[in-house]
Amino acid sequence: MKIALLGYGKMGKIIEQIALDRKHEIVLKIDYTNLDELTVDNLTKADVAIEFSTPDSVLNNIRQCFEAKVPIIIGTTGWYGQLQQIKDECIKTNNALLYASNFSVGVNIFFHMNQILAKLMNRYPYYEVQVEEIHHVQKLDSPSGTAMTIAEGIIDNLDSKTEWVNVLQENGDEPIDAVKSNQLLIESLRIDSVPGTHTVIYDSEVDMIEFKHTAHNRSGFALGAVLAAEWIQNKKGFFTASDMFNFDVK
Ligand SMILES: NC(=O)C1=CN([C@@H]2O[C@H](COP(=O)(O)OP(=O)(O)OC[C@H]3O[C@@H](n4cnc5c(N)ncnc54)[C@H](O)[C@@H]3O)[C@@H](O)[C@H]2O)C=CC1
Ligand SMILES: O=C(O)C1=N[C@H](C(=O)O)C[C@H](O)C1
Repeated sequence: MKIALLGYGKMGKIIEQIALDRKHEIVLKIDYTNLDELTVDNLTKADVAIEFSTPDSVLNNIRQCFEAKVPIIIGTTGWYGQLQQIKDECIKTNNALLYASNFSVGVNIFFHMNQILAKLMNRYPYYEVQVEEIHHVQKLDSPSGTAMTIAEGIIDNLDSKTEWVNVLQENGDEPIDAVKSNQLLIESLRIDSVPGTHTVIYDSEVDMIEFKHTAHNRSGFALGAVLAAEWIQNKKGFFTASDMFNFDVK
């Protein structure tokens, strides 16, 4: 497969290595130094584009891929307010797009279990739930896309929560004002070079349940993105990671 890498930072470089190991070819690499090379002509040389750039760049990059009719895999977070608009454009133009807030197998298993746990916790209303995410200090967006997906999984399944609110404690400073009982708190911390840690906490007066995923490095995210690029070949439509992973245990 011929791959265009849109974004060649921490993730782009690991994706390149994994793609080469899996016998793919990198035909285009874009970062902030060569944006003039991101043209429809250059994109059409690729079978697929893998996009890990910045929240400010991603929408333009998606539209360039739509114009070039190149399937696109999106790892970039911080743009989900535009998701419905991009979905409509993807379908209208008969393109192929797969996005995921987190491409690692472990986190996608976590997403699945998080929904089951939230449904179960309806029976035990004396537990208060919150989500905590920890990432490296270079991260541009908060809350993390992964934390948003976790929060949506809880809100969809736990009757007491209808919306999430976010607090970013960059320096471990003061927490938060009052959180309403229908609101799910997502606490974001930025510490050193942490690749990504997410915890769902159910706390009561007598005990605490902590459900946690810790990324040891970025390789799991990168492998998932390459698997998605392989998966989307010959498909049209708007997809997310759950279309690719199958966690049906029956
Ligand atoms: N979905 C997932 O599994 C994961 C998602 N991410 C997300 O991926 C994104 C990138 O993460 P990192 O690689 O850690 O960031 P990074 O800051 O190391 O790399 C970003 C890259 O984008 C480039 N860039 C800037 N403007 C661009 C443009 N207009 N077009 C193309 N490239 C451009 C920069 O030069 C840089 O090479 C972030 O939004 C992050 O949250 C990160 C890890 C996993
Ligand atoms: O910026 C990161 O590094 C990561 N971003 C994604 C997110 O926002 O959830 C995925 C992963 O946690 C790493």
